[in-house]
Amino acid sequence: MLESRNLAERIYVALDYDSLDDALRLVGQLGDGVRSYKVGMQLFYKTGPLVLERLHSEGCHVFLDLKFHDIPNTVAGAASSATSLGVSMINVHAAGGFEMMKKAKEAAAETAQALGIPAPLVIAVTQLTSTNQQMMNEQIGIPGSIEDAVIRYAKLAREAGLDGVVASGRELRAIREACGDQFVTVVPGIRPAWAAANDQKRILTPADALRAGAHKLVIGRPITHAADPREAVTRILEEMGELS
Ligand SMILES: O=C(O)c1cc(=O)[nH]c(=O)n1[C@@H]1O[C@H](COP(=O)(O)O)[C@@H](O)[C@H]1O
Repeated sequence: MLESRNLAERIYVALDYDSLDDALRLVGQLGDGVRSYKVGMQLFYKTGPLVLERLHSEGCHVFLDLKFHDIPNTVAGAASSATSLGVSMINVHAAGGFEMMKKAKEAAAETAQALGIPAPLVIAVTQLTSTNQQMMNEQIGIPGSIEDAVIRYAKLAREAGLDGVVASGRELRAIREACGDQFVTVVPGIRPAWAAANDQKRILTPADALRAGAHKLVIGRPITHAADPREAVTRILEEMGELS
């Protein structure tokens, strides 16, 4: 059976705040229970690297979620700059294509080597968990099933040398079949039965996502908007533990 500590290591709590104080207050509240955090655009564009320095000084791992999507040269530069901040994981949009992803991975590896620091995992966002089948087909104009689109993105990311993908829990089995067990899956759109879906469309409970083979879960509002965030983490870990 997985120990609770190991289960906690599989959660990235999304710090979607616009102030450093609010973010650090939550980190303080969660204490040793959670040591991995996701910093996204809202917080990073407000605080810059300061939030990363503060999280690293507390011994936390950081997934810097800036979802790069631009021409290969620009994304390579962004990946290099992000790597120099010492984060554990960065992401790009798979829709940016093979060359963009390959250059991002190479730039991260080269910069890490030059600085003598561990290279971050570089992963690709497939189809956002806030989209459903109809939105993808009719608004965005991608034909076919979401699963097929996600698998196409995942295979392209793997061919480009990336370490894994961000996807909803619903596509995990197909991703594993297409890309193997070692290809990292990072899964947002996590909603315990007691939490609101908000703007997420392709959701799974924490336990179901683990059962489907998720390596890491990204969880924001079910924890950050809970009346008692620490209790929310405990409930989620209990739910995750029940499947082992
Ligand atoms: O790349 C991501 O992290 C991401 C990809 C995706 O497809 N869906 C998604 O929700 N995310 C992020 O995961 C987090 C989910 O937050 P909650 O919906 O509050 O749990 C947010 O910070 C999103 O930016």
